[in-house]
Amino acid sequence: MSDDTIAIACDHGGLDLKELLKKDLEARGLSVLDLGTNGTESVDYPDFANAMAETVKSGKAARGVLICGTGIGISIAANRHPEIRAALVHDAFTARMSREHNDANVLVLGGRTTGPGVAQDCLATFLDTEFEGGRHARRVEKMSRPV
Ligand SMILES: O=C(CO)[C@H](O)[C@H](O)COP(=O)(O)O
Repeated sequence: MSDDTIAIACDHGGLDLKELLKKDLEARGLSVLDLGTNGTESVDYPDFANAMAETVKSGKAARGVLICGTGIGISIAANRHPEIRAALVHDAFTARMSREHNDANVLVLGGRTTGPGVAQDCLATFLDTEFEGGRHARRVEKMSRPV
């Protein structure tokens, strides 16, 4: 598992934001695994959420970023995989909480709902914030159990 590798994927509603955030990731010296989509044609967000889940499960990347129009569908799809804790965030506060309290391993953003500057803040906060553990570890462990 490489902490220096981060996967990123989107549907057509998140393409512009993906390209912007890729540059931020590369500027940090991270190795970026781009799982698509790479064009403006209409695609189905569950396909990209599933590709992200497989990438994280296989250890090719420890963390990921997913983007669709609102972030809602792609987070629902990603969270069907027990290994994924995908957090749809809207600002730096929710991005920070997603790491400190939820140990999120996938950041989710809406390309049609979150502006580029706020999205860049969310990404930076997600990358720079550690999981707090403690009482939160107990809750994360409960979320990992089969239902
Ligand atoms: O946000 C999304 C899912 O939550 C999708 O990006 C959105 O539903 C795509 O819509 P359209 O096919 O009309 O571009």
